[in-house]
Amino acid sequence: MQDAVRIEGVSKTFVTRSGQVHALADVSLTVGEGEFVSLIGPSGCGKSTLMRLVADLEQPTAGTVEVFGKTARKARVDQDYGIAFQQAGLLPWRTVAANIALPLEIHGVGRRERRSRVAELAEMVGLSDFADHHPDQLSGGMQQRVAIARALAERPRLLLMDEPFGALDEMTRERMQSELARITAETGAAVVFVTHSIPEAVFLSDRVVVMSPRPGRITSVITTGIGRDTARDEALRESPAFFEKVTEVRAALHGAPVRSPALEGR
Ligand SMILES: Nc1ncnc2c1ncn2[C@@H]1O[C@H](COP(=O)(O)OP(=O)(O)OP(=O)(O)O)[C@@H](O)[C@H]1O
Repeated sequence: MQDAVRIEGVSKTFVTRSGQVHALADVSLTVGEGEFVSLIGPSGCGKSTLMRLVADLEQPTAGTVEVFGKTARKARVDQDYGIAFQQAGLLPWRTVAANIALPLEIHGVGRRERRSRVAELAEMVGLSDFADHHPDQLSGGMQQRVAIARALAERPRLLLMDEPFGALDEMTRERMQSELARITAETGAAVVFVTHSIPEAVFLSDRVVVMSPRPGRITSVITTGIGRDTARDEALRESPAFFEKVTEVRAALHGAPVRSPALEGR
């Protein structure tokens, strides 16, 4: 089996007008094929930066990033993954179906194949009845589901998701989590998922990666055992095994060493 993502000894320093910002320091992380890994940590600890390095939207100052054994650049060019970020990023003038079809269109997939794939995806995210609607006719949760369908259009073996449910109310958010768990189980895609929510990270993940305040480092990696030992269903949210893991992640998060503000930016 080939790893989906391999990050080795990665550091990232931004040079700004007011000096250097050490966003990440010596981060190493491997995400296996089909594995769901969440990144959690205080605001500004470099979660989005790490994601952007994997997506080749930033270059590391030191270290290497590989996606399915390729450089991050090659994987981006080959479109080896789907991306869903906090803002759904839909094109307002296109219908739901046309938004989902966009990556297929760009890659020259024929009309007939496109149509059947879009129908399949719309059904997968429960939006078959809304295929002809425009984004402004949908709720935030529905828009996010369109974004997920679009990210899945080309059957990527990897999804990069940066706080995709951050803007949703709690009920919609839990529903979306269940749907994402079902979809990834169905497709076998690996996922790297950034969140601020401990229960969300525990519910979805095989492993939860806890990061320290800036410069971001990995301070703990917690294996949930969920999905393997327990199904990701509504009963899980009430189960002792779930609470146990939530407590473990919370302790790891709060136990992360806090740097004094005087050291910030060094
Ligand atoms: N392009 C940039 N130029 C300068 N500094 C940047 C740039 N991008 C990020 N940073 C800085 O790097 C640090 C990490 O930012 P990043 O957005 O990765 O954190 P995060 O953990 O995703 O935060 P949040 O949880 O608030 O979304 C922050 O101090 C941020 O200000």
